[in-house]
Amino acid sequence: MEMVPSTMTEMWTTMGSTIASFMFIWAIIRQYCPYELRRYFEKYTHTIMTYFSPYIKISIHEFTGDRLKRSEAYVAVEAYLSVNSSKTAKRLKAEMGKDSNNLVLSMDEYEKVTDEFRAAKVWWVASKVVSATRPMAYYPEQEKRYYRLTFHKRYREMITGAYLEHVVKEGKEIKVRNRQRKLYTNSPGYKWPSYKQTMWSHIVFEHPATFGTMALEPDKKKEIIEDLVTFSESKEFYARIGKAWKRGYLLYGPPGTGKSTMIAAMANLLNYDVYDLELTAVKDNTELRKLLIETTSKSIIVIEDIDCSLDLTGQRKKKGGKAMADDEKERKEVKEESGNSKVTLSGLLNFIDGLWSACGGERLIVFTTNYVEKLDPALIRRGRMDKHIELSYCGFEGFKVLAKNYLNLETHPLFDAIDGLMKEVKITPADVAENLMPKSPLDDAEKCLWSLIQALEEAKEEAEAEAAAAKKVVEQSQDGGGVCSENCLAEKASE
Ligand SMILES: Nc1ncnc2c1ncn2[C@@H]1O[C@H](COP(=O)(O)OP(=O)(O)OP(=O)(O)O)[C@@H](O)[C@H]1O
Repeated sequence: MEMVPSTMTEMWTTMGSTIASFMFIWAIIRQYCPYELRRYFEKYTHTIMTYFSPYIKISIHEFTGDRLKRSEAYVAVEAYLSVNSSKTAKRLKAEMGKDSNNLVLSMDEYEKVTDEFRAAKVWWVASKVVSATRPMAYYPEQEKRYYRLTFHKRYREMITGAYLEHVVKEGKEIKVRNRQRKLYTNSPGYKWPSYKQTMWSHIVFEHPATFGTMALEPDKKKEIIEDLVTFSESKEFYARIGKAWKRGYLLYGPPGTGKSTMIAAMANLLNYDVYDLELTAVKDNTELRKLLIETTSKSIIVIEDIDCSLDLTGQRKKKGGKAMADDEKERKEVKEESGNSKVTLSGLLNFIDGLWSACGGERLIVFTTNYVEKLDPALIRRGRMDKHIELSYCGFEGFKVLAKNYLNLETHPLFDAIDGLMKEVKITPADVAENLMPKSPLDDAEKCLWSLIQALEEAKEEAEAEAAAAKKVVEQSQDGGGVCSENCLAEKASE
């Protein structure tokens, strides 16, 4: 039956005037009803509605309490939903994933997705609160992101127990699978960050070094790999003995023996991030602690050339005359290099094993140095630097690894000559590698091996000449009847 036009008009008029009256009354209430009374009214309306609603809501915020670190639960939920939401959500965000060749999807803001667990249905919403207050005028608005989980109250026990446990566990696993490993650095002159910015800047970590490609004696290599793997699998052990889950490595040896290469190999073996800490750019101990708090677990914190970073020299034997002057000069240079940094030895010791160092867990702290004897014994004692690894000159076994890497050679008639020369002269793996590198497309393996033999022979001649000069100095000093100290002999020989 067709509706009479006048009835329709009447209906619209009635509805219009009802809405207008309602808005008028609401405007009057807003104007004359005190703010406290309104808030009271809203609060109780909300409580009454919640009381009758059969649904429970749980919020998981990105930053909690201290605001220094993203909440682990939030990060895990984000990862969990990145996989589960990509099947159902209509609005997704895409980010570059592991190895820069796949995109990782996650649900966009205000998007809602449904999940099912043991026949119970739950809903997740990604949301945020934008606060108008800013800590400083030039800082952006603060956005507080959170996920809200909604479910029926009859599943309360199962969802707050088994389901959330399942979400966090799976989320963490997804995070490890998808994460691009990163190389972080604390850049010098970095401005003091707001609470959301981090003190570290990073790039994707793509160093190809592995223990397989490292020139190292096989036994030593095996021992280091076993030590690292045991550490990474010892979460329960560390918890049981009441120790923070971290381990210190001191890598020492002459330049070019593979200290940096080994750090990359460690990171690749354990799938850890690397934090390359430039100590000279750290203003003071407080800043050092903040940097530490911002590091994540499954990471290696590296301080390279620790002897040059700070004036951390230990107690030295009393030296006289020139040696003392040299020491002073060296300390001055170190101070100049470390700029305005006020990080102290005790600050650094605190960094390694103070209370804050326990946050995060599953971390390696690696120091490298060319001069282990210069370091304060307190800094490198066992318990702080648990494992001391000496990286030294290249032996024949190491050479064979490099020959396989660079020339794809496992054996060659020239190997014997190289073996013989390597027993007589010291050469670093970096120098061996440099000689084995083809210099032009026409260079074949044999030419590279000859280049190495030539370098070894030159080094041998140099060593012989130095030894002859030293011998001459000794003879001269004996003829002259003078007593010459070890330092004085070395000086004269180098002259
Ligand atoms: N043990 C090694 N195995 C394989 N390659 C090596 C090794 N040692 C050095 N190299 C090669 O030499 C180069 C320099 O090595 P690396 O930077 O690791 O030495 P380092 O000991 O850290 O030196 P420095 O003390 O000067 O920082 C590397 O790029 C690598 O190619």
